Amino acid sequence: MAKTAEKSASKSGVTPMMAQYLELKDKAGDCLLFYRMGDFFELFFDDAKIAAQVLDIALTSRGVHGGEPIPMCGVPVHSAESYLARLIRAGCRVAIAEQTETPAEAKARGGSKALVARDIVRFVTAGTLTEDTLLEARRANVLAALAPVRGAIGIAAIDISTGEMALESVEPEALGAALARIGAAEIVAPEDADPLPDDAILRPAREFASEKGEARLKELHGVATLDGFGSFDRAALAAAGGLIAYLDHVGRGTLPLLLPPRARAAGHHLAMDEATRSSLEILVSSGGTRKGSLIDCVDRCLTGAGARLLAEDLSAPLCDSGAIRARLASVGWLYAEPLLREALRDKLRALPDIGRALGRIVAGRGSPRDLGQLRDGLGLALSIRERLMARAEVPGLIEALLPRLAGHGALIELLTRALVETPPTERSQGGFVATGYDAALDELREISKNGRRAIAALEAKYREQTGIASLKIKHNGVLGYFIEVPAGRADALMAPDSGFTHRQTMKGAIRFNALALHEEASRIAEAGGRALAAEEAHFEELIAAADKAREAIAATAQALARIDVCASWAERAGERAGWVMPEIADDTGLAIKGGRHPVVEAALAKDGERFVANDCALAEKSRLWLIGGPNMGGKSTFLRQNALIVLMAQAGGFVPAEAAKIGLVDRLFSRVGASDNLARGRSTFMVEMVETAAILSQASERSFVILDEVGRGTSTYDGLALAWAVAESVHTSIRCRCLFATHYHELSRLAESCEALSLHHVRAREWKGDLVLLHELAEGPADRSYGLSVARLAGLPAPVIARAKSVLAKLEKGRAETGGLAAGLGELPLFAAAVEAAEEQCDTLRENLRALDVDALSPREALEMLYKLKAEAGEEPA
Ligand SMILES: Nc1ncnc2c1ncn2[C@@H]1O[C@H](COP(=O)(O)OP(=O)(O)OP(=O)(O)O)[C@@H](O)[C@H]1O
Repeated sequence: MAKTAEKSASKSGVTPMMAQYLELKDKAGDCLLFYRMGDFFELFFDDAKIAAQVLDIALTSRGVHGGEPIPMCGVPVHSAESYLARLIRAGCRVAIAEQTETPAEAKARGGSKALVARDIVRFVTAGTLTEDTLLEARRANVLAALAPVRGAIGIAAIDISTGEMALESVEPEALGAALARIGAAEIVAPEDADPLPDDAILRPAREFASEKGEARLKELHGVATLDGFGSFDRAALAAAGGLIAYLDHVGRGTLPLLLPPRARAAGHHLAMDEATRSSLEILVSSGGTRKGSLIDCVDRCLTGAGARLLAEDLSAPLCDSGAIRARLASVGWLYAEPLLREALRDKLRALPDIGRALGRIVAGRGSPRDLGQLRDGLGLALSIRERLMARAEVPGLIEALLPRLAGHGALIELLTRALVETPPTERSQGGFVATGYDAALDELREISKNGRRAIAALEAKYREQTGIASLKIKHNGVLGYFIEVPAGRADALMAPDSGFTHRQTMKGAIRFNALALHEEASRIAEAGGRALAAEEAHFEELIAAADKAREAIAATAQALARIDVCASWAERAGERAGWVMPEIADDTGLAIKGGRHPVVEAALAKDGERFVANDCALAEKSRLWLIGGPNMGGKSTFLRQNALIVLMAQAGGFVPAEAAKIGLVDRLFSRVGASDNLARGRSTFMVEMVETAAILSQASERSFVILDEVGRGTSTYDGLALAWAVAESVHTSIRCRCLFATHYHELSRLAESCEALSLHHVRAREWKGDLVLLHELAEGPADRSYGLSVARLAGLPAPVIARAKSVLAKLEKGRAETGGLAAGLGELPLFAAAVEAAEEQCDTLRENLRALDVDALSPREALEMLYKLKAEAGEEPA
């Protein structure tokens, strides 16, 4: 690198350093280039401008290029991580160019003016982080690769901090929902991909080849076939190929930890689209933070890995009743055994994040501290296992995890012997290998210790010899050991035969050396150097030992996370009475007694208020509930709480209800509240309709749909008409379970024609002119609207309310006279009847056409027949 830069520099007239920089910048592409110069990473040109702005650091300039000063800024190497974290969070990617030789090596290679060789050693991107300081402990950090192959889109997703990798392939329409579930920090895709998510990083298409992907996976895991891991189609393998190629690129050939891939099959998980996820505020609240979300309310995990697994469970609840029941049985067991739970949680509390420590170790960025974490974590796993094994009966799921908690005896023993109790993160200073592990190392340390003692003795001797009481022997990185005396007392030492040699004159102090000190210092330095080398060699051995057990360690980490999640659900349920284990059924019912919204309930409890529990009972014969009632009455809350209860139950958790029996749901849809998506150029109404269209086209009989005020984003007539047709379609064509909140009283007439639709309302009362919202669900249609009362409650000025009242009186008079908005809807055939009528008409047309003998018709007869058919189809002849 240095040589080519020097050559090209001499040709183009730029300095060799700048030529080297430009060459590296070219390799870095659109990543910011961190260019190592001594103790700093420097950034130049536009990179400097971006970094200075994001990091709020000074932008200066250095030298000129093309006649212009070169903008520059820099960050100290020792604190680079915190700057990197901020840049990554701001959406930047960074290429790190390190010095790949020492200045001495450069000098030996190319003379005194030779430029130190540099190369990009790593790319730091949002999806490829492993450092503790750059990651959030409780959130997975996922990198995803997409590969469209023959009508399907392969998705490979990996959390490289733990090496967990999953492959799947989806229909193009389901891509958005899958990406919303995965929540990747970074997505890579082939440059010719279509469709392409915004912000995807484009890579050469050839990297996304399924054969290559398959071959790499086989090679990485040393297997002849991938069948043992699951079945993967071409698209999924192509995505895996693209993912691994990208990891090769960003790691510059050093691959991070990659565990055997899991196959994620469609249909195994409760499907939810992006709109449903965000409206249910599962992992992030509407404010964009974790606070106020479902996970924030239920997460009692004590480890980062547990919290990450819980997030995964909530993002992808199960559809397999056996697997759900297995999780529930474990939660139920820990719920019923508070003492055991507390004992386990005590251990979990102390558990380090061994999955991530392993990730760093395998990625070549491990530290002595990471090894210490493995030692402690694997030791705790063993003691958790012992605690569980002491029980006569352990639920199946946990029992199956037990073997994974053991099997590390030799590694724990090795790490325990080899490491000090609290090993440092920095290994270059040594001091992490325990005394007694290596006799030769102990001896070297002894030499250093004796040497330091000898130096202390020398100091006393020199004081006595010179009569200078303030004489000191000091040490620094440049001079090593030296003798320091105040300037005013230095004369005697300056004499040629004093036995001291002058080294440095400081303000107020003079520094000297002496033969005995020099000899002692050399002995210390040599022993120190050899000790460091010995520690380094031990470090490499220990890292290799851990690396060898990578899959078993990862399995232990995952087992501990599952135990943490089960204990977390049990703990959460134990905090407040009224959480139960849901019953999972195979029918299409939904029976929730005394259900509550966990987040709203917790928020109300903080203010000392009580949440009003409500029942929900959907079944084949009553599968659509139409819910009316005043604004602020609790309709949306009721809708969401039932969706959340389904989601929590299928994730394997307890639910906030007195009892819950849940017929497995295959897809959950929530259209709650309207919001503009101006960024995508969609108005409130458009968003509402797009989401409703998705529900109507994707929901099945096993789905659960909550619809909140469909149609409110447009004119009253259009809105009512759409709401009417949507409700009918859900009831008659889709036949799924549905809660439908609406302000249109007119919709209650649907009950006359839809046998499985029932009417409900949230209760309110007016008391002494004030509206009292009871938040209580009752049967039957809402008796009236309370819009004006709510408006008054909200503080709308009295004259405006009064005026609204008189307008309302007029409108209601008109309604009474004309039969209202829904007048005439009585004659409207049912949704299915309307479709059938249209189909019937088509059939008579088809019959007539079939009966026609075209060859026997004269041109005139043919023309007449055409007119006739057209008239039959409902259009007048022209
Ligand atoms: N069951 C309940 N118990 C106690 N308070 C509740 C309950 N349900 C809702 N609330 C309170 O009422 C507020 C309004 O509820 P929600 O948004 O569900 O009403 P809404 O009927 O959907 O209103 P709108 O028709 O205006 O959308 C909530 O923020 C909550 O504070």
